[in-house]
Amino acid sequence: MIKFESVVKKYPDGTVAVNGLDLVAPSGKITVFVGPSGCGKTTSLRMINRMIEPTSGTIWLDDQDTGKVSESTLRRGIGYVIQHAGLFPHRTIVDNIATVPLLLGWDKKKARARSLELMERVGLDPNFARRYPAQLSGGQQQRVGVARALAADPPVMLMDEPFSAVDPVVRGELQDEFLRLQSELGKTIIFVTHDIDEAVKLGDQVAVLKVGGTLAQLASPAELLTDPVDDFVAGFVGRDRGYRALGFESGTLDAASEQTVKFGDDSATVLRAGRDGWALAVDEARRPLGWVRSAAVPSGKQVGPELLHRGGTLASVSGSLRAALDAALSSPSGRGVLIDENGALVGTVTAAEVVQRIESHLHARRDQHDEGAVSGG
Ligand SMILES: Nc1ncnc2c1ncn2[C@@H]1O[C@H](COP(=O)(O)OP(=O)(O)OP(=O)(O)O)[C@@H](O)[C@H]1O
Repeated sequence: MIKFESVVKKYPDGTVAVNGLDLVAPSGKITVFVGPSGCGKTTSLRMINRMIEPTSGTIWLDDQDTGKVSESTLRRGIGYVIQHAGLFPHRTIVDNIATVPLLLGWDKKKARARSLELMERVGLDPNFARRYPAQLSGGQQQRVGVARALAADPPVMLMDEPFSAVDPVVRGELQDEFLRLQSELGKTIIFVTHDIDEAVKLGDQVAVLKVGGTLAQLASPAELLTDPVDDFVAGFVGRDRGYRALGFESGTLDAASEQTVKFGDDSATVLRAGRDGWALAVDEARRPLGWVRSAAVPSGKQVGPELLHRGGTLASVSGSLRAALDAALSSPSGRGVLIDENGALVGTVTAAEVVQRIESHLHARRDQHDEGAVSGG
Protein backbone atom coordinates (compact mmCIF):
# COMPACT_ATOMS: atom_id res chain seq x y z
CA MET A 1 0.00 0.00 0.00
CA ILE A 2 1.15 3.52 -0.78
CA LYS A 3 -0.44 6.26 1.27
CA PHE A 4 -0.19 10.01 0.68
CA GLU A 5 -0.90 11.97 3.84
CA SER A 6 -1.35 15.75 3.44
CA VAL A 7 1.47 15.83 0.90
CA VAL A 8 2.54 19.24 -0.40
CA LYS A 9 5.21 20.10 -2.92
CA LYS A 10 6.16 23.71 -3.35
CA TYR A 11 9.07 24.29 -5.75
CA PRO A 12 11.70 26.90 -4.83
CA ASP A 13 10.21 29.40 -7.32
CA GLY A 14 6.94 29.29 -5.39
CA THR A 15 5.00 26.96 -7.73
CA VAL A 16 2.69 24.74 -5.71
CA ALA A 17 2.66 21.53 -7.76
CA VAL A 18 0.90 19.33 -5.19
CA ASN A 19 -1.37 20.80 -2.56
CA GLY A 20 -2.41 18.61 0.33
CA LEU A 21 -2.74 15.26 -1.41
CA ASP A 22 -4.41 12.48 0.59
CA LEU A 23 -4.93 9.13 -1.03
CA VAL A 24 -4.29 5.41 -0.69
CA ALA A 25 -3.06 3.21 -3.53
CA PRO A 26 -3.91 -0.35 -2.43
CA SER A 27 -1.42 -3.21 -2.71
CA GLY A 28 -1.58 -5.34 -5.81
CA LYS A 29 -3.74 -2.82 -7.69
CA ILE A 30 -3.23 -0.24 -10.41
CA THR A 31 -3.89 3.34 -9.34
CA VAL A 32 -3.86 5.83 -12.21
CA PHE A 33 -3.06 9.53 -11.78
CA VAL A 34 -4.75 11.45 -14.57
CA GLY A 35 -5.34 15.12 -15.19
CA PRO A 36 -4.46 18.05 -17.43
CA SER A 37 -0.89 19.16 -18.10
CA GLY A 38 0.78 20.66 -15.05
CA CYS A 39 -1.62 19.23 -12.45
CA GLY A 40 1.23 17.58 -10.54
CA LYS A 41 1.07 13.96 -11.71
CA THR A 42 4.79 13.51 -12.29
CA THR A 43 5.69 15.44 -9.15
CA SER A 44 3.39 13.18 -7.08
CA LEU A 45 4.86 10.05 -8.65
CA ARG A 46 8.47 11.08 -8.13
CA MET A 47 7.88 11.90 -4.49
CA ILE A 48 7.16 8.21 -3.90
CA ASN A 49 10.73 7.13 -4.73
CA ARG A 50 12.13 10.45 -3.47
CA MET A 51 13.44 11.68 -6.79
CA ILE A 52 11.56 14.74 -5.51
CA GLU A 53 11.30 15.49 -1.78
CA PRO A 54 7.90 16.60 -0.46
CA THR A 55 7.78 20.03 1.18
CA SER A 56 5.50 18.64 3.88
CA GLY A 57 3.33 15.63 4.57
CA THR A 58 4.21 11.94 4.57
CA ILE A 59 4.22 9.18 1.99
CA TRP A 60 3.91 5.73 3.51
CA LEU A 61 4.99 2.53 1.84
CA ASP A 62 3.09 -0.07 3.85
CA ASP A 63 4.06 0.89 7.41
CA GLN A 64 7.27 2.69 6.46
CA ASP A 65 7.58 6.46 6.29
CA THR A 66 9.47 6.82 2.97
CA GLY A 67 11.16 9.97 4.31
CA LYS A 68 12.89 7.86 6.93
CA VAL A 69 14.27 5.12 4.68
CA SER A 70 17.49 5.57 2.71
CA GLU A 71 16.86 6.40 -0.93
CA SER A 72 18.76 3.36 -2.16
CA THR A 73 16.84 0.96 0.09
CA LEU A 74 13.59 2.58 -0.97
CA ARG A 75 14.34 2.40 -4.70
CA ARG A 76 15.38 -1.24 -4.52
CA GLY A 77 11.74 -2.12 -3.99
CA ILE A 78 10.37 0.27 -6.61
CA GLY A 79 10.54 -0.24 -10.39
CA TYR A 80 10.37 2.90 -12.51
CA VAL A 81 9.29 3.17 -16.15
CA ILE A 82 9.23 6.39 -18.16
CA GLN A 83 8.16 7.61 -21.58
CA HIS A 84 10.66 6.71 -24.35
CA ALA A 85 11.84 3.93 -21.98
CA GLY A 86 15.04 5.81 -21.03
CA LEU A 87 17.30 2.91 -22.03
CA PHE A 88 21.09 3.09 -22.02
CA PRO A 89 21.94 3.47 -25.73
CA HIS A 90 25.35 1.79 -25.54
CA ARG A 91 24.19 -1.29 -23.67
CA THR A 92 22.57 -4.28 -25.33
CA ILE A 93 18.94 -5.11 -24.55
CA VAL A 94 19.91 -7.99 -22.28
CA ASP A 95 22.30 -5.74 -20.34
CA ASN A 96 19.76 -2.92 -20.13
CA ILE A 97 17.26 -5.27 -18.53
CA ALA A 98 19.91 -6.66 -16.17
CA THR A 99 20.88 -3.18 -14.91
CA VAL A 100 19.27 -3.35 -11.47
CA PRO A 101 20.10 -7.02 -10.71
CA LEU A 102 23.77 -6.29 -11.54
CA LEU A 103 23.69 -3.22 -9.28
CA LEU A 104 22.31 -5.46 -6.57
CA GLY A 105 25.30 -7.75 -7.00
CA TRP A 106 23.71 -10.71 -8.82
CA ASP A 107 26.26 -12.74 -10.76
CA LYS A 108 26.25 -12.08 -14.50
CA LYS A 109 24.91 -15.45 -15.53
CA LYS A 110 21.92 -15.23 -13.22
CA ALA A 111 21.19 -11.62 -14.27
CA ARG A 112 21.29 -12.55 -17.96
CA ALA A 113 19.03 -15.54 -17.41
CA ARG A 114 16.57 -13.26 -15.62
CA SER A 115 16.74 -10.78 -18.53
CA LEU A 116 15.94 -13.47 -21.06
CA GLU A 117 13.05 -14.74 -18.95
CA LEU A 118 11.65 -11.21 -18.74
CA MET A 119 12.04 -10.63 -22.48
CA GLU A 120 9.77 -13.59 -23.01
CA ARG A 121 7.30 -12.35 -20.40
CA VAL A 122 6.91 -8.93 -22.05
CA GLY A 123 6.62 -10.45 -25.52
CA LEU A 124 10.09 -9.66 -26.94
CA ASP A 125 11.82 -11.95 -29.40
CA PRO A 126 14.91 -13.44 -27.64
CA ASN A 127 16.90 -12.67 -30.81
CA PHE A 128 16.79 -9.00 -29.77
CA ALA A 129 18.95 -9.72 -26.72
CA ARG A 130 22.19 -8.64 -28.37
CA ARG A 131 20.74 -5.63 -30.16
CA TYR A 132 21.07 -2.02 -29.01
CA PRO A 133 18.01 0.12 -28.19
CA ALA A 134 18.25 2.13 -31.44
CA GLN A 135 17.78 -1.12 -33.36
CA LEU A 136 14.30 -1.63 -31.85
CA SER A 137 10.97 0.06 -32.62
CA GLY A 138 9.46 2.49 -30.10
CA GLY A 139 6.97 -0.12 -28.89
CA GLN A 140 9.69 -2.73 -28.47
CA GLN A 141 11.80 -0.24 -26.50
CA GLN A 142 8.87 0.37 -24.16
CA ARG A 143 8.63 -3.37 -23.55
CA VAL A 144 12.33 -3.37 -22.65
CA GLY A 145 11.63 -0.48 -20.26
CA VAL A 146 8.92 -2.52 -18.53
CA ALA A 147 11.16 -5.61 -18.40
CA ARG A 148 13.99 -3.56 -16.90
CA ALA A 149 11.71 -2.17 -14.19
CA LEU A 150 10.54 -5.70 -13.34
CA ALA A 151 14.01 -7.24 -13.31
CA ALA A 152 14.59 -7.26 -9.55
CA ASP A 153 10.94 -8.17 -8.94
CA PRO A 154 10.05 -5.00 -6.99
CA PRO A 155 6.66 -5.05 -5.27
CA VAL A 156 5.95 -1.48 -6.45
CA MET A 157 6.07 -0.02 -9.96
CA LEU A 158 5.92 3.66 -10.86
CA MET A 159 5.05 4.26 -14.49
CA ASP A 160 5.13 7.76 -15.99
CA GLU A 161 3.32 7.91 -19.34
CA PRO A 162 5.08 4.71 -20.40
CA PHE A 163 3.00 4.15 -23.54
CA SER A 164 2.52 7.73 -24.74
CA ALA A 165 5.24 7.85 -27.36
CA VAL A 166 3.94 5.07 -29.60
CA ASP A 167 1.16 4.93 -32.20
CA PRO A 168 -2.39 4.07 -31.09
CA VAL A 169 -2.34 0.47 -32.32
CA VAL A 170 0.94 -0.40 -30.59
CA ARG A 171 -0.27 1.50 -27.56
CA GLY A 172 -3.39 -0.65 -27.36
CA GLU A 173 -1.26 -3.81 -27.61
CA LEU A 174 1.12 -2.61 -24.89
CA GLN A 175 -1.83 -1.80 -22.63
CA ASP A 176 -3.40 -5.24 -23.18
CA GLU A 177 -0.14 -7.01 -22.44
CA PHE A 178 0.50 -4.82 -19.43
CA LEU A 179 -2.89 -5.85 -18.00
CA ARG A 180 -2.17 -9.51 -18.72
CA LEU A 181 1.23 -9.23 -17.02
CA GLN A 182 -0.26 -7.46 -14.02
CA SER A 183 -2.91 -10.18 -13.65
CA GLU A 184 -0.01 -12.62 -13.20
CA LEU A 185 2.26 -10.40 -11.09
CA GLY A 186 -0.11 -8.38 -8.90
CA LYS A 187 2.26 -5.44 -8.33
CA THR A 188 1.29 -2.24 -6.55
CA ILE A 189 1.32 0.18 -9.45
CA ILE A 190 1.01 3.94 -9.81
CA PHE A 191 0.50 4.83 -13.44
CA VAL A 192 0.57 8.41 -14.72
CA THR A 193 -1.21 9.42 -17.92
CA HIS A 194 -2.95 12.48 -19.34
CA ASP A 195 -5.26 10.21 -21.38
CA ILE A 196 -8.57 9.48 -19.67
CA ASP A 197 -9.28 6.49 -21.93
CA GLU A 198 -6.00 4.91 -20.89
CA ALA A 199 -6.80 5.70 -17.24
CA VAL A 200 -10.22 4.07 -17.45
CA LYS A 201 -8.88 1.03 -19.28
CA LEU A 202 -5.96 0.33 -16.95
CA GLY A 203 -6.93 1.61 -13.53
CA ASP A 204 -8.45 -0.38 -10.70
CA GLN A 205 -8.92 3.11 -9.32
CA VAL A 206 -8.37 6.48 -10.94
CA ALA A 207 -7.27 9.69 -9.22
CA VAL A 208 -8.28 12.78 -11.23
CA LEU A 209 -6.01 15.72 -10.34
CA LYS A 210 -6.64 19.42 -10.96
CA VAL A 211 -4.09 22.08 -11.83
CA GLY A 212 -2.82 23.39 -8.52
CA GLY A 213 -2.22 19.84 -7.36
CA THR A 214 -5.46 18.90 -5.68
CA LEU A 215 -7.42 15.69 -5.93
CA ALA A 216 -10.74 16.16 -7.75
CA GLN A 217 -11.99 12.57 -7.45
CA LEU A 218 -10.67 9.13 -6.55
CA ALA A 219 -12.96 6.39 -7.84
CA SER A 220 -13.24 3.20 -9.85
CA PRO A 221 -13.38 3.78 -13.61
CA ALA A 222 -17.08 2.83 -13.74
CA GLU A 223 -17.95 5.25 -10.96
CA LEU A 224 -15.94 8.03 -12.58
CA LEU A 225 -17.89 7.60 -15.80
CA THR A 226 -21.33 7.30 -14.25
CA ASP A 227 -20.97 9.59 -11.26
CA PRO A 228 -18.40 12.35 -11.79
CA VAL A 229 -18.21 14.46 -8.66
CA ASP A 230 -18.22 17.90 -10.33
CA ASP A 231 -18.18 19.76 -13.66
CA PHE A 232 -14.40 19.57 -13.89
CA VAL A 233 -14.38 15.76 -13.66
CA ALA A 234 -17.44 15.46 -15.93
CA GLY A 235 -15.70 17.62 -18.54
CA PHE A 236 -12.43 15.77 -18.19
CA VAL A 237 -14.05 12.36 -18.39
CA GLY A 238 -15.59 13.57 -21.62
CA ARG A 239 -18.34 12.69 -24.00
CA ASP A 240 -20.06 9.34 -24.55
CA ARG A 241 -19.40 8.46 -20.92
CA GLY A 242 -22.70 6.63 -20.53
CA TYR A 243 -21.80 4.42 -23.46
CA ARG A 244 -18.20 4.00 -22.27
CA ALA A 245 -19.43 3.00 -18.81
CA LEU A 246 -21.08 -0.01 -20.47
CA GLY A 247 -17.56 -1.35 -20.86
CA PHE A 248 -17.74 -2.20 -17.15
CA GLU A 249 -21.18 -3.84 -17.27
CA SER A 250 -21.38 -7.50 -18.07
CA GLY A 251 -24.48 -9.61 -18.03
CA THR A 252 -25.50 -12.92 -19.43
CA LEU A 253 -27.28 -12.43 -22.70
CA ASP A 254 -29.63 -15.03 -24.15
CA ALA A 255 -27.86 -15.77 -27.38
CA ALA A 256 -30.11 -16.98 -30.20
CA SER A 257 -28.74 -19.96 -32.05
CA GLU A 258 -27.52 -19.13 -35.51
CA GLN A 259 -27.46 -21.48 -38.46
CA THR A 260 -24.07 -21.38 -40.07
CA VAL A 261 -22.43 -22.06 -43.41
CA LYS A 262 -18.89 -23.11 -44.32
CA PHE A 263 -16.58 -22.45 -47.23
CA GLY A 264 -17.55 -24.86 -49.98
CA ASP A 265 -21.27 -24.94 -49.07
CA ASP A 266 -23.51 -24.37 -52.08
CA SER A 267 -26.00 -21.58 -52.68
CA ALA A 268 -29.00 -23.72 -51.70
CA THR A 269 -27.48 -24.37 -48.26
CA VAL A 270 -26.76 -20.66 -47.82
CA LEU A 271 -30.33 -19.74 -48.77
CA ARG A 272 -31.71 -22.19 -46.22
CA ALA A 273 -29.35 -20.97 -43.51
CA GLY A 274 -29.75 -17.29 -44.19
CA ARG A 275 -32.23 -15.81 -41.76
CA ASP A 276 -33.23 -12.31 -43.03
CA GLY A 277 -31.03 -12.84 -46.06
CA TRP A 278 -27.76 -13.18 -44.12
CA ALA A 279 -25.86 -16.32 -43.12
CA LEU A 280 -22.86 -16.56 -40.83
CA ALA A 281 -19.83 -18.39 -42.17
CA VAL A 282 -17.65 -20.31 -39.67
CA ASP A 283 -14.52 -22.45 -39.89
CA GLU A 284 -14.09 -26.07 -38.82
CA ALA A 285 -13.78 -25.01 -35.15
CA ARG A 286 -17.00 -22.93 -35.47
CA ARG A 287 -15.03 -19.69 -35.27
CA PRO A 288 -16.93 -16.93 -37.10
CA LEU A 289 -15.34 -15.77 -40.35
CA GLY A 290 -17.88 -13.23 -41.59
CA TRP A 291 -21.39 -12.80 -42.96
CA VAL A 292 -22.58 -13.92 -46.38
CA ARG A 293 -25.52 -12.24 -48.11
CA SER A 294 -27.61 -15.17 -49.34
CA ALA A 295 -28.72 -13.35 -52.49
CA ALA A 296 -25.10 -12.71 -53.45
CA VAL A 297 -24.33 -16.42 -53.84
CA PRO A 298 -25.22 -17.25 -57.46
CA SER A 299 -27.18 -20.43 -57.84
CA GLY A 300 -24.94 -23.46 -58.00
CA LYS A 301 -21.96 -21.48 -56.66
CA GLN A 302 -20.09 -22.22 -53.47
CA VAL A 303 -19.24 -19.99 -50.55
CA GLY A 304 -15.70 -18.63 -50.74
CA PRO A 305 -13.75 -15.91 -48.91
CA GLU A 306 -14.58 -13.30 -51.58
CA LEU A 307 -18.25 -13.34 -50.46
CA LEU A 308 -17.51 -12.52 -46.83
CA HIS A 309 -18.56 -9.26 -45.15
CA ARG A 310 -16.15 -8.88 -42.26
CA GLY A 311 -17.59 -5.70 -40.74
CA GLY A 312 -19.11 -7.09 -37.56
CA THR A 313 -17.05 -7.08 -34.38
CA LEU A 314 -17.09 -10.16 -32.14
CA ALA A 315 -18.05 -10.01 -28.48
CA SER A 316 -17.16 -12.47 -25.76
CA VAL A 317 -20.25 -14.07 -24.26
CA SER A 318 -18.88 -13.25 -20.80
CA GLY A 319 -17.64 -9.81 -21.83
CA SER A 320 -19.04 -6.31 -21.50
CA LEU A 321 -22.44 -5.12 -22.68
CA ARG A 322 -20.62 -2.39 -24.59
CA ALA A 323 -18.81 -5.02 -26.68
CA ALA A 324 -22.08 -6.91 -27.26
CA LEU A 325 -23.87 -3.74 -28.35
CA ASP A 326 -20.99 -2.83 -30.63
CA ALA A 327 -21.08 -6.32 -32.16
CA ALA A 328 -24.78 -5.90 -32.95
CA LEU A 329 -24.44 -2.34 -34.28
CA SER A 330 -21.49 -3.22 -36.51
CA SER A 331 -22.96 -6.44 -37.88
CA PRO A 332 -24.26 -6.27 -41.46
CA SER A 333 -27.10 -8.62 -40.47
CA GLY A 334 -27.94 -6.59 -37.34
CA ARG A 335 -27.16 -9.67 -35.25
CA GLY A 336 -24.14 -9.36 -33.00
CA VAL A 337 -21.92 -12.43 -32.83
CA LEU A 338 -21.06 -13.81 -29.38
CA ILE A 339 -18.11 -16.17 -28.97
CA ASP A 340 -16.73 -18.29 -26.15
CA GLU A 341 -13.21 -18.25 -24.70
CA ASN A 342 -11.96 -20.41 -27.59
CA GLY A 343 -13.33 -18.01 -30.16
CA ALA A 344 -16.13 -20.40 -31.17
CA LEU A 345 -19.64 -19.19 -31.97
CA VAL A 346 -22.13 -19.21 -29.09
CA GLY A 347 -24.97 -17.40 -30.85
CA THR A 348 -26.17 -13.94 -31.78
CA VAL A 349 -28.00 -11.00 -30.16
CA THR A 350 -29.71 -7.92 -31.55
CA ALA A 351 -29.05 -4.38 -30.38
CA ALA A 352 -32.60 -4.26 -28.95
CA GLU A 353 -31.88 -7.31 -26.80
CA VAL A 354 -28.67 -5.80 -25.47
CA VAL A 355 -30.41 -2.48 -24.74
CA GLN A 356 -33.14 -4.35 -22.87
CA ARG A 357 -30.47 -5.95 -20.69
CA ILE A 358 -28.83 -2.57 -20.13
CA GLU A 359 -32.18 -1.10 -19.05
CA SER A 360 -32.81 -3.91 -16.59
CA HIS A 361 -29.37 -3.25 -15.07
CA LEU A 362 -30.15 0.47 -14.79
CA HIS A 363 -33.49 -0.24 -13.09
CA ALA A 364 -31.85 -2.65 -10.65
CA ARG A 365 -29.20 -0.06 -9.83
CA ARG A 366 -31.79 2.69 -9.30
CA ASP A 367 -33.86 0.42 -7.06
CA GLN A 368 -30.76 -0.40 -5.03
CA HIS A 369 -29.90 3.28 -4.82
CA ASP A 370 -33.44 4.17 -3.71
CA GLU A 371 -33.45 1.42 -1.08
CA GLY A 372 -30.05 2.66 0.15
CA ALA A 373 -31.43 6.20 0.35
CA VAL A 374 -34.50 5.03 2.32
CA SER A 375 -32.57 2.83 4.75
CA GLY A 376 -29.79 5.42 5.00
CA GLY A 377 -32.23 8.27 5.60
N1 LIG B 1 11.57 21.92 -10.91
C1 LIG B 1 10.47 22.69 -10.98
N2 LIG B 1 10.49 23.96 -10.58
C2 LIG B 1 9.39 24.74 -10.61
N3 LIG B 1 8.19 24.31 -11.00
C3 LIG B 1 8.10 23.03 -11.42
C4 LIG B 1 9.24 22.17 -11.43
N4 LIG B 1 8.84 20.94 -11.90
C5 LIG B 1 7.52 21.07 -12.17
N5 LIG B 1 7.08 22.30 -11.90
C6 LIG B 1 5.71 22.82 -12.01
O1 LIG B 1 4.88 22.06 -11.15
C7 LIG B 1 3.60 21.85 -11.76
C8 LIG B 1 3.32 20.36 -11.84
O2 LIG B 1 4.26 19.75 -12.72
P1 LIG B 1 4.22 18.20 -13.07
O3 LIG B 1 5.34 17.91 -14.01
O4 LIG B 1 4.18 17.44 -11.81
O5 LIG B 1 2.83 18.10 -13.79
P2 LIG B 1 2.20 16.95 -14.69
O6 LIG B 1 0.79 16.84 -14.29
O7 LIG B 1 3.05 15.74 -14.63
O8 LIG B 1 2.28 17.63 -16.13
P3 LIG B 1 2.43 16.97 -17.62
O9 LIG B 1 1.19 16.18 -17.87
O10 LIG B 1 2.49 18.19 -18.50
O11 LIG B 1 3.69 16.17 -17.61
C9 LIG B 1 3.66 22.55 -13.11
O12 LIG B 1 3.10 23.83 -12.97
C10 LIG B 1 5.14 22.65 -13.39
O13 LIG B 1 5.42 23.77 -14.20
